[in-house]
Amino acid sequence: MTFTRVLAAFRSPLAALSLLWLAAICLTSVFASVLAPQDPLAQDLPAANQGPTGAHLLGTDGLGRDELSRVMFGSATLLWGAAEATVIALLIGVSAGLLAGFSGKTVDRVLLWLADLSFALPGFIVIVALAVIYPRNTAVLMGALGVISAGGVLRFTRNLTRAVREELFVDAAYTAGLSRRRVMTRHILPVITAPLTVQAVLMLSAGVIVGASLSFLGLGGNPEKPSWGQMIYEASQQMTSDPWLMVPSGAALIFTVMALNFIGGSLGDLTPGTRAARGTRARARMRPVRSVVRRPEAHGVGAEEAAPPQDEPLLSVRGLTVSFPGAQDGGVQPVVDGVGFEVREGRALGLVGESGCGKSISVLAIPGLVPQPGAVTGGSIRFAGEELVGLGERQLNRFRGSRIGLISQEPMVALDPSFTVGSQLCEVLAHTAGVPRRRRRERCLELLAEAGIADPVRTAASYPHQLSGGMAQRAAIAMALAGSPQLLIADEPTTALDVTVQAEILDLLRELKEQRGMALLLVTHDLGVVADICDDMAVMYAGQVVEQGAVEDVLAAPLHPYTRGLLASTPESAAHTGRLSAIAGTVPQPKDWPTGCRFADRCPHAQERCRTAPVALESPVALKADDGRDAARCVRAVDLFVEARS
Ligand SMILES: Nc1ncnc2c1ncn2[C@@H]1O[C@H](COP(=O)(O)OP(=O)(O)OP(=O)(O)O)[C@@H](O)[C@H]1O
Repeated sequence: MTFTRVLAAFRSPLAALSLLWLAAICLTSVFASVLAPQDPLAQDLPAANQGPTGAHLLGTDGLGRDELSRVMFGSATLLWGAAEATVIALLIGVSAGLLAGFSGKTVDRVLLWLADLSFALPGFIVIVALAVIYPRNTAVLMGALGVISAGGVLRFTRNLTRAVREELFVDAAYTAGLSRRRVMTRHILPVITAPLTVQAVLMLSAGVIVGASLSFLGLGGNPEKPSWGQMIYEASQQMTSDPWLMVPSGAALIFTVMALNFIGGSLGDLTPGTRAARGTRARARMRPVRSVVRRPEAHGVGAEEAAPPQDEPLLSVRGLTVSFPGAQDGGVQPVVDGVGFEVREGRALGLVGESGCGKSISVLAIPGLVPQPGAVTGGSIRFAGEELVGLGERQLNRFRGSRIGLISQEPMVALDPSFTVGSQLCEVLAHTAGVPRRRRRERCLELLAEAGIADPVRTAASYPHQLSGGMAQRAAIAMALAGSPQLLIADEPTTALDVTVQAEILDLLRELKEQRGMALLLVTHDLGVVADICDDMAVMYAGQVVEQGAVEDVLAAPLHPYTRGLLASTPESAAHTGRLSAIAGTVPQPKDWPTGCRFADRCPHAQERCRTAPVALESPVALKADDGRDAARCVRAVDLFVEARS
């Protein structure tokens, strides 16, 4: 919420009036001794119970004390008491809420239980009971109110944090290698500050009411000092004989509470909320999670090595299994099942397949960003000779951004709407690439230019909403490049863009790969894109790789009926054959995966033996001499290969 936007909130007369009233009351509470026309305790019995006069603008009470002066002095106890309760509630509630929002299940549950406990407590009765032990001790009583109210703030902050945490710009910040603390202070706190401010104002209002009620009951406030609640009590004793007496303190209390509520409402209208809350499609919850698998030796993938062997690929994924909690029996359901592929330095691997095959989950597992509550439950991910499965967040941060960059299909939501592109890029440069302050701006403009942005200065000064989709994706690519990663993972980077921009972004990725010698792992539905950019490809179906090999080999003579089906359904193939075919049926859900070949139900070549036992991914021996690289998960691979070549 910028200052200009806050000002805009008070354009309506009611909100402006409320703000003026509150400012006046606050000033009076601080400078009452200077501003009040008379001593609030000075008695003038002959002038008792007068209505407004020239000498006493708001009249006098039963002891002839000036009502205006008493109202002015009376605001202090009430406002400062309410402020004390609010500050305590915010301090406890916000810190515990952030902790709950960021922690795992156990801490979250314990903190929510404590919050629920505070809700269950009859707050006012507890405070009244405390007043017996600490009679008229406003500091203690309002402090207790703060502690009791902290539960609400805790829950509110925790829910907000969880909602913001699911935004892609937060995931992007993690991917860029920013620490959890940094993400919290830089990306989460600013977003939740606005709704918390509204809460705080409404809590102040509630604090004023509770404070006044305590004084009314004779439980709070120093009887020697005027307070609104006490004045209302005294006025209530003379209600029938002298009704005017209720007006000064009653009106002051009502106007103050109304003003606070109006201000809270006006600020609330300005609060944008998270994009998730506004219903923008927040994609998968990509929160770093600790994989449940131990170091590789624990599941027999191989011992950790100090340095990669010379011929080891930059990225080697073996037997990767990712699971989510099962729907019924409390078990886990794999959604990625023993996936393996590799990416060599300077090469591009295309991961293709229909929606729901497990492409995104497989690549998100690499930098440890599997959406919760999913987890890596098997396999190995070796990057530059180091095993990533089983690493904690701090260790994974050494890879994110600086060695492994990630760009997603929704660039707009991958950028934090609260900051300019330049400021986000400089942040990544500072924290991931360690670029010194004086070099950051220059480097930021260089990166934007490298990402093909014609006017880097202007783009750096723009907020994400001021950019087109293509520009936002270029900015996101610049951010992914900031740490000079060895591997760039691009998860359907052009899906959300229109066709001409798609081609530009793909050209850019190809150029960057060639110029930087960077390895590229590209997730896509589009075989044309794979043919255009990639050197190697892996085809995924129902959580498994069903075929892999060099792009030209696979596309020239696919070994798996699924790859054939995908090829036949491309527009290029339709132009060639004169008809656009589609693969009948849909990808089965993980819970419905059959024992045998998972594609059998949609396969025109399926035989009985396809359905009886799992089919392995292997290079058909008969083809080794001819095409040793390709591997397919099909019992008829050789027949199909021969058929395709004939
Ligand atoms: N948060 C989640 N909770 C439970 N299951 C999930 C979750 N995210 C993904 N899945 C499941 O994992 C499987 C693989 O999803 P994934 O997003 O990796 O597929 P994809 O091939 O990348 O599809 P798309 O191209 O649509 O992104 C799907 O069956 C999906 O239902």
